[in-house]
Amino acid sequence: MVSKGAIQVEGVSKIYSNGVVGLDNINLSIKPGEFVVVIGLSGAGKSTLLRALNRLHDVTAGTIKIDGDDITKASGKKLRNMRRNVAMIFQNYNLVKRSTVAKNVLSGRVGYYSTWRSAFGLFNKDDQNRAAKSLERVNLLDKYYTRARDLSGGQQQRVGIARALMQEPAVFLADEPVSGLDPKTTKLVMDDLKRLNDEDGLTVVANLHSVDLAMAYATRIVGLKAGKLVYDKPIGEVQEEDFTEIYAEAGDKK
Ligand SMILES: Nc1ncnc2c1ncn2[C@@H]1O[C@H](COP(=O)(O)OP(=O)(O)OP(=O)(O)O)[C@@H](O)[C@H]1O
Repeated sequence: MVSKGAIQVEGVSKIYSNGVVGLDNINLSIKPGEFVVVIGLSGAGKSTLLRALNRLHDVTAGTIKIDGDDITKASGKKLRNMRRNVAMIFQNYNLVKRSTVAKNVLSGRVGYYSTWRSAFGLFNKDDQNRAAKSLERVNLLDKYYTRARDLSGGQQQRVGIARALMQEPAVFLADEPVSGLDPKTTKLVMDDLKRLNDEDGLTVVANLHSVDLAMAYATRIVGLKAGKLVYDKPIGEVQEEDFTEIYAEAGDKK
């Protein structure tokens, strides 16, 4: 089996149109199957990094290769194909609340359909079966016909995971996937991510605010501060005191 899901970030900077530096010369190499947690203060650039990895926004400089292909330069069909490979879940779940769980999950498949077919919701039987399987993997098959708005936050996030799985991705990005969830629900969502990482070998890159969660789930922790990569260690080498520096404000005394 060829391992997929390698990410190579080289010299990546992102300067927003208002002049704010989101990322400052990031170099990062992630191997297939790693579970990387990105930590840092609010505004450090965590979301900016994730959004660059699937080209939700463009970078100002540098290259980002996914399995050797540069996503920052890709366009048209090539970009579409690359994006299928990089799934993402969001802090606010991004579901269509009035639609059923099934429709939300099926929408994860649009990258495989022509625009008009997906616009009319003409998903084939294989994909309907695939949607059921994806929901089964997050233990929500019984919610197939439920409207998304009638689910709890944790359930909505797990529908988000099932939807992302429909892409059959090699890379799974999670942008603060558990903020606002209670500890028990947080564990369910994080366990789902860990299971996909273990069973499917998906490369996971997750932004988290909790150091405890990072320690519990990551195989590697990366720290950002003011757009710079200031920390990068495999979990076995991480020391609790390392976090003091990552979370120190600019004006803090050492
Ligand atoms: N669309 C935008 N336009 C201008 N500046 C932005 C934009 N998005 C983010 N920024 C700025 O870029 C910097 C990095 O933001 P980013 O959202 O990546 O940080 P973060 O580490 O994810 O923070 P949080 O933990 O609060 O989500 C911040 O200074 C932020 O204000």
